[in-house]
Amino acid sequence: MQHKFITFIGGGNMAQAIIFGLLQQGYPAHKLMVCDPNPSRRDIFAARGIMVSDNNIEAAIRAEVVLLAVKPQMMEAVCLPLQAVDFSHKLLISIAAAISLQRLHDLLPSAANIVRVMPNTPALVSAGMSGLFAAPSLAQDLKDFAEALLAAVGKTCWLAQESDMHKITAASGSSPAYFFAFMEAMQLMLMDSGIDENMARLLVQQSALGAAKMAEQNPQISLSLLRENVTSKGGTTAAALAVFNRCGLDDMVKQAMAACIARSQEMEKLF
Ligand SMILES: NC(=O)C1=CN([C@@H]2O[C@H](COP(=O)(O)OP(=O)(O)OC[C@H]3O[C@@H](n4cnc5c(N)ncnc54)[C@H](OP(=O)(O)O)[C@@H]3O)[C@@H](O)[C@H]2O)C=CC1
Ligand SMILES: O=C(O)[C@@H]1CCC=N1
Repeated sequence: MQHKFITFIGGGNMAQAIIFGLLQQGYPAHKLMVCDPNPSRRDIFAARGIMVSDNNIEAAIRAEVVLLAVKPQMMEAVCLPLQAVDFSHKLLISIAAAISLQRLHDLLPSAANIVRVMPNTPALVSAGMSGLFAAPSLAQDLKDFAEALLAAVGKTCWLAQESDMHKITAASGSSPAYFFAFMEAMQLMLMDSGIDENMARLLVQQSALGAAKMAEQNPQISLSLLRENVTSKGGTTAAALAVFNRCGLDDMVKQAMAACIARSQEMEKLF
């Protein structure tokens, strides 16, 4: 992939996951810059040979690609001073949840080339999942660059319509947290039953990893069949799954994802 000069505005959790993932894939540190007001955040990137700054305007001016990685509620305060920068020949990538293309155009009127991305933190270990959206008028080479950037740290998909970004947020951006919560609950139960914390974690994380790998490596087998293959009639798994069914797991997951989508839609109006 091309190695354009990228300035990240915001050096928090998600920026770190993408940047460290990119470094692992050989993206040159001297082509990356991170702007964050927090010195301890800047130190994390400087330690990896990445240029750091607390001056968003200067850092944006020197970039070919500016990647906005601040919280949605900070977006307006961050963008208004950036209006001093001419974005007309730069690629602007926003990973912020719920901030629409129209809102980005309003906040940075000189930005002609914008891609919205919804990534997730497994980018850190090259196992990210990102949804991308851009206006149909965006030049193909810029779309290709944005896709290659995220493809370097995981898998990607382009959305046909921007409104689907809310669903992508529920499906990938937020979803690692659902799986962590599930693993936490399993670990807790094991610890309550007397299993040592580290062993409980190993048992849970290795089983989660194995299940995800089996799903990935057997695309021709439905998730239902993968589940059934574990479930002996009248056996132990069936006993566990019966509890999930009784407690309404499907409905709970549906409600949780719907809440995520609703919050994203609400935040789109707020910020
Ligand atoms: N975390 C995730 O899993 C995902 C996050 N996202 C999106 O990524 C974006 C960032 O999220 P996340 O990394 O979790 O958030 P963080 O709070 O971890 O990171 C945001 C960073 O921006 C810094 N910041 C605050 N003000 C400025 C400023 N004026 N200029 C530059 N940097 C500033 C913050 O510093 P300080 O803390 O000192 O305020 C913080 O270090 C959000 O919009 C979120 O929706 C998308 C997908 C997944
Ligand atoms: O929780 C959030 O709002 C962000 C967006 C997706 C993941 N984290």
